[in-house]
Amino acid sequence: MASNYLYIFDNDLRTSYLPVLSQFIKEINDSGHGELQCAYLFDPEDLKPKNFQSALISPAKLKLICESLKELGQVLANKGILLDICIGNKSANLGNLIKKYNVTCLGYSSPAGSYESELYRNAEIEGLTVHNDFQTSLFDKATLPFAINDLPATFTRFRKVVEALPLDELFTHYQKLPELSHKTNCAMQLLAKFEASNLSLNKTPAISYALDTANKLKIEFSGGEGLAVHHMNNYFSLTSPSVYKTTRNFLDNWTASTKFSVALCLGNISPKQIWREIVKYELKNGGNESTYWIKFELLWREYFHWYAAKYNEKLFHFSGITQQKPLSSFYPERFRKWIDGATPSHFINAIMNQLKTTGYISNRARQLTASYFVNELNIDWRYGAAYFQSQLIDHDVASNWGNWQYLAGVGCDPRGKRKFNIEKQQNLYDPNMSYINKWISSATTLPLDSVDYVDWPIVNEEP
Ligand SMILES: Cc1cc2nc3c(=O)[nH]c(=O)nc-3n(C[C@H](O)[C@H](O)[C@H](O)COP(=O)(O)OP(=O)(O)OC[C@H]3O[C@@H](n4cnc5c(N)ncnc54)[C@H](O)[C@@H]3O)c2cc1C
Repeated sequence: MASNYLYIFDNDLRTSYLPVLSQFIKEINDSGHGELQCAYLFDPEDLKPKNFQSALISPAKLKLICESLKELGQVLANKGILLDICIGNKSANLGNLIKKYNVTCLGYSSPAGSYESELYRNAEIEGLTVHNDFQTSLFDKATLPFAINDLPATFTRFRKVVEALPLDELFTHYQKLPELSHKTNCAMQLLAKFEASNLSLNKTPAISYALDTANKLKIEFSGGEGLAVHHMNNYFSLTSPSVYKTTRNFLDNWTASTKFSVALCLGNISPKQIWREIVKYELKNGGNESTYWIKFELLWREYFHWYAAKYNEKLFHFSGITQQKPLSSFYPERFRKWIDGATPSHFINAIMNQLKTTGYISNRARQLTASYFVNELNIDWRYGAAYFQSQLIDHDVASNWGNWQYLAGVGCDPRGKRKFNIEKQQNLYDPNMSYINKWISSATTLPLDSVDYVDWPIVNEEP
């Protein structure tokens, strides 16, 4: 009996470095028969505020997803493969697709987050042959040197284990998607079907509203595999990788850091592709501490990926992966002032304004505003993480929630809570206040609280 294959795209919106989809094509080519469909599932409910008062996805990230899908659908149609975009409840849509295409083999990239994995736990996929693997990380099932539950307790221990392996060899094999040897569908018809499903995406009111909102922002990134590869090649044609370690903490400078996080979270590129380019750059220009440090940061991303896969729901627990609840609470007024850039700190306000306006802030800016949230505002860290999730153009569940836990002292940091001295950091990274002046928030800077701890109004005693 011929097999009917269904591949679900998610945060792997590209056509190279996709072993699961490549395997499906190989099986069809080897057997000489079988049908292949691809789909992308999107639930507009994810645009509405949910847990901790925040949405699961930002309008800015949605815009980049739409751009990525547009390119992907066209490239796949030319390869004889349909990309069907399904809007609505993901579990129901997956069930419908399985019936519609009489699917016998289901494939997808294994998600690290527990919410994302739920889809495949809930969907009625019994009786199907399921093929999945980790396609958004450096390691996959076959190369990961330990069982997920044996992930080392700290990043340093993890790094030492993996750096003992021949990483440059492991991650540098180029993986191109094979061509279907017998194309049963005409590219033009597939393109027309894809365009129709893409149109329904844009016509969904919640989605078009979010896209309108995104168009009003100052987004410096675009989605799509082609542009992502172009950006990566361009970065490695500069001298920036050789000074990365000395510039990566700058607050607002395009080439100071790689800006790969956006393409990585959409899956427009695989971290393996980046690793491969670093190795090529090192061979050509010589490696140094900075080129090593890009790999070092990719290993942080990798660590948080497996950390999310290991700890599942604990990624969102108040006490994180520790047994101890932090001594913080939820203060709605402080939370609102942090979001609006109306705290007593101009520096923090500027960061929050940049985040709201562009969907992107540097790593140091993320650390500072998260530290302020946890240490000065004393708010439950999960509200901060959820707000980042609803705004960041590069939101990645493992990196975001893992970093927040780390800063809040409930994650993988053996040293406990991290507190940055905001004034000192401002003097270090914005001594002439150019960043503050650029991103200064229009909101009025206000005292943190308008009532005291017994709910009495705090009177401003100044004349
Ligand atoms: C509170 C907080 C929340 C964060 N949320 C996210 C998020 O949602 N998505 C996300 O991709 N990164 C997140 N990060 C990590 C980091 O800030 C961003 O990856 C980085 O700023 C993106 O810019 P870049 O690509 O130029 O990074 P570069 O400095 O050029 O780093 C290269 C790559 O290494 C990885 N990387 C760098 N730093 C980290 C880190 N601390 N943790 C994990 N991976 C890292 C990223 O994939 C990045 O693209 C967060 C950090 C903090 C402190």
